[in-house]
Amino acid sequence: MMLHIPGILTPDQVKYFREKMAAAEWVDGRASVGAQGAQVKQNRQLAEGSPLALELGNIVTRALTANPLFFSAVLPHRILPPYFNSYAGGEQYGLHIDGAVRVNSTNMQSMRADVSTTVFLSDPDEYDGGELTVMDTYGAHEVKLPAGDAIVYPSSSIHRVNPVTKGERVASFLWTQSMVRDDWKRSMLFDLDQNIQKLRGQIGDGDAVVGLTGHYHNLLRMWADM
Ligand SMILES: O=C(O)CCC(=O)C(=O)O
Ligand SMILES: [Fe+2]
Repeated sequence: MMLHIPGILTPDQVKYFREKMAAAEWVDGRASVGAQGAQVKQNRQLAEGSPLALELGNIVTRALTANPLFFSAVLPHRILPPYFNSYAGGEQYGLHIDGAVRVNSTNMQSMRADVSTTVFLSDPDEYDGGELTVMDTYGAHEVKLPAGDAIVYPSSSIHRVNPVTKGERVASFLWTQSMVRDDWKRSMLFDLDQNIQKLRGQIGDGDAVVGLTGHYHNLLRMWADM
């Protein structure tokens, strides 16, 4: 499932990020990728574990975990400290798949990457190209969102970032291990949860809504692993 989550960061937070990032040192983006990805990746990143990446990353993680849509769609168990990237002057990241297992450099804990997230930090009118293009059985989906908005998509999908031919595209990106590893089960739980919320708004907490809430939790009990 792909989901657009608006307003993860406020305009003031985006402004703060952009100021800090404009003054930061950048490293070759190939530092954080395997052999296949390195052949197609051309961008720059804040160094993994640098004080600025950790400071801004904490803000992103807190904003995501406090967001009810992110929680419902991703069911996060472990979140890797967010990364920050920049593409300009024709830079791109060709077709690739995100690695299945990542190590959290702050505590050396391994985790499975189930869900990939990009939080856009540039507005679409600041650059040409740079669409995040995610492939699934329904075709190719091009994503280019306002600054502060996020897209989540299964880490099992092949994807790319198109060349940025004008301006600069900066973003934060991260991986989450979900309590529910299977994308289809996660999207069924999301669908059920969202419809229960809608029903609660329409008819309140009657017997049927309590029963459906019980059903949601019993499915989660059956499928969650931690
Ligand atoms: O910049 C993005 O939106 C995604 C980057 C990406 O796919 C990656 O670093 O693996
Ligand atoms: Fe990727």
